[in-house]
Amino acid sequence: MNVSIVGSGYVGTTIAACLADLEHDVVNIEIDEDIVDAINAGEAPIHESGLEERIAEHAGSSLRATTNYDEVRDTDVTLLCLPTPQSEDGSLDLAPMRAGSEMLGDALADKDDDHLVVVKSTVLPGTTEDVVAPILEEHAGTTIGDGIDIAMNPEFLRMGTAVEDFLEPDKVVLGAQTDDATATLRELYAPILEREETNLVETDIREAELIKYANNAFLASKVSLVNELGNVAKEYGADAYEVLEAVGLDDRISSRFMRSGLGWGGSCFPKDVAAIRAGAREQDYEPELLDAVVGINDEQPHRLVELLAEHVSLSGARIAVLGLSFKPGTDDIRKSRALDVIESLLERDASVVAYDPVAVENVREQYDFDIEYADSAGAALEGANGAVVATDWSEFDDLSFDGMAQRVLVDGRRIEVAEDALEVYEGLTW
Ligand SMILES: NC(=O)c1ccc[n+]([C@@H]2O[C@H](COP(=O)([O-])OP(=O)(O)OC[C@H]3O[C@@H](n4cnc5c(N)ncnc54)[C@H](O)[C@@H]3O)[C@@H](O)[C@H]2O)c1
Ligand SMILES: O=c1ccn([C@@H]2O[C@H](COP(=O)(O)OP(=O)(O)O[C@H]3O[C@H](CO)[C@@H](O)[C@H](O)[C@H]3O)[C@@H](O)[C@H]2O)c(=O)[nH]1
Repeated sequence: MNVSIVGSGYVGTTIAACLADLEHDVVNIEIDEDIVDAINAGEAPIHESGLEERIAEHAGSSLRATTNYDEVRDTDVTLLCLPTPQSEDGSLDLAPMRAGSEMLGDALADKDDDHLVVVKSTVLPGTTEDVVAPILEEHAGTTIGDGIDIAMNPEFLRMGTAVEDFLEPDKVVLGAQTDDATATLRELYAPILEREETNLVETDIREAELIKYANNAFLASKVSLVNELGNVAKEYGADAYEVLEAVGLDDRISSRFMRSGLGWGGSCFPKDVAAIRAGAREQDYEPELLDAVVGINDEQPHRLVELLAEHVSLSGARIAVLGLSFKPGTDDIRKSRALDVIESLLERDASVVAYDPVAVENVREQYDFDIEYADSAGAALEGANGAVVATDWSEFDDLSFDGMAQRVLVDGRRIEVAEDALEVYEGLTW
């Protein structure tokens, strides 16, 4: 199929490369020329396992990128992978969705044959039908059902394992109003749907939109619950990991998403939980549990710094922060817990030296922290009076602490540590 993807960020780029892999002909429509140039040069604009080689293989043949929306006319289906950020008040900011839908509608005004527009971005119930569809109708000069059809197909991939998650998902959710739209999406995802492990959910648009938020709200709540239990375990001098490993043996609970520590960050959980809370309030429902889920999450970085302060006098101390990305396997630093840890350390007049295998450049560009950056974990630890682990990169397993001035490590992520090599080793929840 000929597929256009509007927005070529973490999701749009990954999906484009994967759909090219599935033998579709794909064009990315993106306003950032650097991203367009990177894809056309066969390079990945982001760090994601398995992406670089796929882009290198398909660029110039079945995968290309452009800033020109007119190219959507040569495609059968457009996937909207535009950002849906959080406004200052926590609500969903639909400005990029509106702008992209306007440009897409303008381009489709001159298209003769049928076209399916699929919202893949995470949007609150009603957005596809009440916001995107009317804009498309106005700008394309037609009505939905008359040449243009619309569907909602949320995406569940995770950063760090995005390619694998997209190609081997637990489920594919198709929200559509017509059989034609569903049939087109089934064809688009045929090789993925043929897998025995892929569950296919066909539903209405509104349910598809809400499934995505419910999914993320559930997972974020699970991690916050695990963190609350972890904090309680720490007070009792018990190891939360041992406790929750046993709890996870109950099929109804499952052992996944049971890692307690610094909490959840990233581009999705924080903004999606904020959006569903704001949306619920708009519907006159007080989401008290989700409020608490965020409250617990916000506290974890401070708890980590407090724990460190029990062993190191922070003012003037040199503190190594290991890990900057919001999770391992990605250079994405959006709402990374490491950033809260750094802010909290700086507030207490510590001198921070940070290291991350891939995310240093992003932090340098986006934050003007008065901190040092090291080229390796070993270099960050050299001369440090204390260290914290903010991201569980596997290269932090079995670190050497020989160069530290004070061998104190507070671990927010439960890495593999030779505790004997340290004077003090404290886990945040164990
Ligand atoms: N990142 C994830 O892990 C993930 C997973 C599932 C779903 N989602 C959802 O997918 C959507 C996209 O997320 P993302 O992380 O890829 O965002 P992103 O910010 O990384 O990428 C969005 C891209 O869209 C481009 N863009 C903005 N306005 C545009 C326009 N008018 N026309 C063309 N391009 C435009 C931006 O330049 C950017 O490259 C969001 O709704 C997000 O919630 C994200
Ligand atoms: O047991 C756990 C699991 C995760 N996390 C943290 O939770 C955050 C999110 O992790 P993860 O869900 O693996 O990464 P994301 O890429 O943010 O993926 C989530 O958000 C995406 C965007 O909506 C969805 O598509 C995915 O299904 C959903 O898992 C990270 O900070 C992790 O460190 C924990 O603290 N403990």
